[in-house]
Amino acid sequence: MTPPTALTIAGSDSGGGAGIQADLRTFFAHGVHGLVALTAVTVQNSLGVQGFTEIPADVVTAQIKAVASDMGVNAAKTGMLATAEIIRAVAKTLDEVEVGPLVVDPVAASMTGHALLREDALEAIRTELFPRATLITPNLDEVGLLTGISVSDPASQRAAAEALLEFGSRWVLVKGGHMTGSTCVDLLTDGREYVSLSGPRFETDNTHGGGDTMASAITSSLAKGASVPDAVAAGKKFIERCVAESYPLGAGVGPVSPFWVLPDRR
Ligand SMILES: Nc1ncnc2c1ncn2[C@@H]1O[C@H](COP(=O)(O)OP(=O)(O)OP(=O)(O)O)[C@@H](O)[C@H]1O
Ligand SMILES: Cc1ncc(CO)c(N)n1
Repeated sequence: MTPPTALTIAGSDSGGGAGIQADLRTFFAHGVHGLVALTAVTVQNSLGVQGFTEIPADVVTAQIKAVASDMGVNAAKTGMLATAEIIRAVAKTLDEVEVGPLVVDPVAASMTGHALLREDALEAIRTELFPRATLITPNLDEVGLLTGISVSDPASQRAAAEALLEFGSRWVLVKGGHMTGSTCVDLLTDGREYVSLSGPRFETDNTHGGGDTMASAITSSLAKGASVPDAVAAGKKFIERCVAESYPLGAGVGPVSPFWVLPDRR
């Protein structure tokens, strides 16, 4: 039987733990066929991002059109988009083809603080992509850059979510991975419904690719027809296991792992 399809519009991580590599292994773990529009090639390992080069915007557009016109896209997500030109091209293309629900992960920097967007491109994500998004999934650094709000507790997390909704997405998920405490609390809202997703914080430094894995897990469930609250709840459970089973690789930050879905890992 042909599985559902999900499209990732994102960059490559040579270290294999984030970017399209995280997306494809997450789609695979969900039994979803992954489609790719590559936006950039990063030179990256567990210690950080050494540099990147972007793909020409017309090639990004052509990749999206090629798969959408022939194979069909049940849901899509954006990750690293690199430049304002690529963001504008993606936004225009998404108006011309059918991709189902759209998850926009406003990736601005790697977890080691290296920029993955040129200059003011985050502003282009806000104005061009957020109004087209079913769901946006910023982490706390991105929330700060987008709203100026520094999230430190449930009240400021809610205020930030409400400020982000003003930018035009249907739903907002403010991820709490960067807060401190024994729990990791993410807040999902569409302005009417407020869902607080709380889980244990696992003691590990190996969280590379966590945001990408969370967003692509949500996209996988949306591709299968789940509602946004159900997809996010399933994504939260999925990423928890991936963080719990993350592994060291290289001298720096190791990746979260979806290998726990496999029946036999010897
Ligand atoms: N140590 C942890 N234990 C359990 N869950 C975690 C942990 N760190 C992050 N998470 C969860 O993982 C998901 C990703 O959150 P986070 O805020 O870290 O995203 P991110 O910063 O975009 O990820 P990345 O590390 O890829 O940049 C969230 O659901 C968050 O609650
Ligand atoms: C290519 C790429 N996309 C996203 C991230 C953020 O995790 C990263 N480190 N690298």
